Order: sequence, then structure tokens, then C-alpha cells
Amino acid sequence: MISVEQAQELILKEVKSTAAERCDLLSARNRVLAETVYARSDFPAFDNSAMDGYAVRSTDGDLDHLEIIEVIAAGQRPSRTLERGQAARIMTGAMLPSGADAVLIQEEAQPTENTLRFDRFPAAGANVRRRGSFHQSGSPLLTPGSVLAPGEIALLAAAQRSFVLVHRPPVVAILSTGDELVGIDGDLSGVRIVDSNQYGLAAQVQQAGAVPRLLGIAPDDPTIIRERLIAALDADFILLSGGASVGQFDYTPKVLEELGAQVVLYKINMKPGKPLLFARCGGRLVWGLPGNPVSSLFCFWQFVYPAIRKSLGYPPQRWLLPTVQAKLTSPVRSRGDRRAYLRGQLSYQQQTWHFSPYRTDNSGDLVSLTGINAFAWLEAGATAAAEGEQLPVLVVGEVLTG
Ligand SMILES: Nc1nc2c(c(=O)[nH]1)N[C@H]1C(S)=C(S)[C@@H](COP(=O)(O)OP(=O)(O)OC[C@H]3O[C@@H](n4cnc5c(N)ncnc54)[C@H](O)[C@@H]3O)O[C@H]1N2
Ligand code: MOO
Repeated sequence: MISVEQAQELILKEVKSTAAERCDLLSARNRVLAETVYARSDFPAFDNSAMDGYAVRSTDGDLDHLEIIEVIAAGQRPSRTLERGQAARIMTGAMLPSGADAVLIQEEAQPTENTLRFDRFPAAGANVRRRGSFHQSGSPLLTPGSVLAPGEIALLAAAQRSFVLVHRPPVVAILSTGDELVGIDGDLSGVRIVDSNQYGLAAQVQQAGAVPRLLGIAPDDPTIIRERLIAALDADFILLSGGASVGQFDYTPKVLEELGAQVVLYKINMKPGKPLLFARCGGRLVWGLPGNPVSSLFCFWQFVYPAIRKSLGYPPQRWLLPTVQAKLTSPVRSRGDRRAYLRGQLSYQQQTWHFSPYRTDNSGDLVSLTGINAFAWLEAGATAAAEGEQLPVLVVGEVLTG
């Protein structure tokens, strides 16, 4: 069995970023830029006021008062040049009139009719945003690999880019295998279970920014699994759920081998999720995920999520889910035979990360995943950790702050 870190490295080595596609700016959030975006003009495009007040000449501070010659709103062009002894009422963002080089803020001004008196006079450049001071025409605003968060989206809008080139989201096919499985509305007949992995994995694929393609259920029949797998080969990634272990009806490894797939790895030193299989098949990447629902979702976070992020063009520091060191709020145990990931809740309180372990580590118990946002881990060989001890924690959901 190989380690989690070795497996992540081997998997990521096989992944390439997808080609670029044109995307409407409003749909581009969380996508990754595949071009350099240059500024088409200076920003600000003209000298303007940073505050509501009065545009003045900074050399007029020796005068007793100034004459107010006009009012300039944002979006308007000043109509006159400011001469010695003159001021113009000006709003934040409005164009500075020629002749002016400073803005007296209105809190420090005493206007009466057209006359302006003042307490303190601004120095040259005070409260003025100079043309091109934020960025200049032709300068690169964003480079390939920039992740488009709301700030970047606003910058692109300011640069009048209603469309941008971003990496195409990979298509991830999901095929569940198992005679015991039925669709969400299927007949359970007392011995069957719902194919919940299809839904859980689809939600994870969407959350990671990729496009799920639901291929439904294949029975434990190698011929049918093989057919369905071939049909799935037009997707970028293929997730097979179930049949990865050693049981009599666990056909995933066998079918992949028959199709000429190169198995890159099989079995990881971790719990849950030991019987993970990863292979190259017909130029596509295939994950054989364990059928146990918690194991399957956990393997996704560890080994599929990073691959999706890489293919989306994310920078390497953002491929893996983050980890922190957190203090245990109650003791934990493990068999010690594999690295054990223990589900629980991570919160940040009083400048400290706290991890509250959930009471069970059963790989089939989906209730145990509700409200879970993290997994603390004990290395293989360690069988317990006490309350208050620090453990490394993998963060899979939103962190609680109280
Ligand atoms: N003798 C051994 N038995 C098992 C081993 C082992 O090393 N030796 N490994 C165990 C571990 S660890 C895991 S994890 C599971 C993985 O098994 P498979 O990937 O072969 O999955 P199945 O046998 O098909 O199913 C396991 C379990 O999960 C349920 N399941 C399957 N698919 C779905 C689905 N799409 N949605 C919801 N639930 C699903 C299935 O009914 C089983 O209960 O193997 C252990 N056994
Ligand atoms: O590795 Mo299995 O995932 O423990 O149940």
C-alpha cells in the first residue's frame, strides 16, 4: 500500500490542464484565466477627486478666501480652468478641472454663496487620484492562472471584458456498479440500497467546478461494466464506484485490465478508502472508488478534487484541500493498521483551531457525514490521541467560527 501523499503525486502527474474556452464574465467566477488581460486605458483615465469637497490650487493657501466658480459632479466634464483665487465644488470621482492640483475636503471648508473660506489648506496632490495611478494602458492586469474571485471579476468588468478565456471545466463521468443498487426512486425489495454515491459524487464534482455526467448503475457483470466504461471514455475523468475490493463480484480491476488500462496505483494506506484504484485508459483517467459511501466521498476529496483543480488550471498551491493543526476536544482511537482519518467538526475559536471528532468511523454511515467539515488523522501505528492533543486536520468544508 502506498501513502496518501505518494498517491496524490502519482495522480497529479497524469493530469493536464484543459484547453481554453470563451466564457461570459458573469459565469466566470471560480474559473481560471487562460490569457493575459491587458488594460485598454489608464485607470483612473483622468485626474479625479478622491473626496467630496473643493478643487483648488495648492498655491492659493495664502489667500483669505476663494471664489467658487462651478459645481462638478462625477461623470461631468469641468467647463472652466481654475485661475488663482478660484475653487470648484467637486464630488468624489469627478474630473479635476485644469489648474487644480488638490482637493479641500468639505469638512474643512466654510462655503457661503460663492465664497469659500477654509481652516487648513491641502498640499499639492492631496485627495487627488492621478490619471494612471492604479494601472496604465497596456499594462497586464491579470495573467494566465489567475483564479477569478469577485475582485478579479470586478477588475475584468472595469477593463470592459464581458468575455474572457478560461480553462474548460472537465467532464467527470460517474458509473456506479453493484447488483444491490437501485436508482433514487427504485424498488428496494428489502435487500437493495439506493445508489447514493452517484448523487454524493455528482455534488462533489459540481462543488469542485467540474461537470458531472451521470451514467447510472451497471450490474456486477464484467461485460456490461466494460461496455459502460467504453461509453464513458469521451469524458475527461471517469469515476467508477464500487467493486474495487477483493470480493467475488468486485470486477473493476479486472475489467480495466482487460481494456488495456495501465493501473497507476491500487490500495492506499488509509482508512476510509483503502481500495482505491487509479488507471489510465484510452487517454482518459479512471478512478475506481470504493463502494462504501464514506470511503467513496473521502477518496474524492483526497484524490479526485486535486485532479479537477489542476485540470481547471488552478495554481499548484490550490490543488489539494488545505490542512491545519487543531486541538482535539475529546480523545480519539484507531486500530493503528492504516493512517486513520477521523471525521469531525473544525472550528476556530479564541485564536485556536479546535477539532470535535464524530463518535463513529464506520465507512457506511452517511449520517456521520452530516455537518462534517474536516478529517483529523492519526498515522499508521498510532492507536490513540488524548483530549487537548494537536492533530493534523484536512479541511473539506466551510470552517465554523464559533
Ligand atoms: N475481505 C475483505 N473485504 C473487504 C476489504 C478487504 O480488504 N478485504 N476492504 C473493505 C473496504 S476497506 C472497503 S472500503 C470496501 C470497498 O468495497 P468495494 O469497493 O468493493 O465496494 P462494494 O463491495 O461494491 O460495496 C461496499 C459497500 O458499499 C455499498 N455501496 C456500493 N456502491 C454503492 C453506491 N453506489 N451507493 C451507496 N452504497 C454503495 C455496498 O452496498 C456495500 O455495502 O470493501 C471492504 N471489504
Ligand atoms: O477503506 Mo474502507 O474505506 O475502510 O471502509
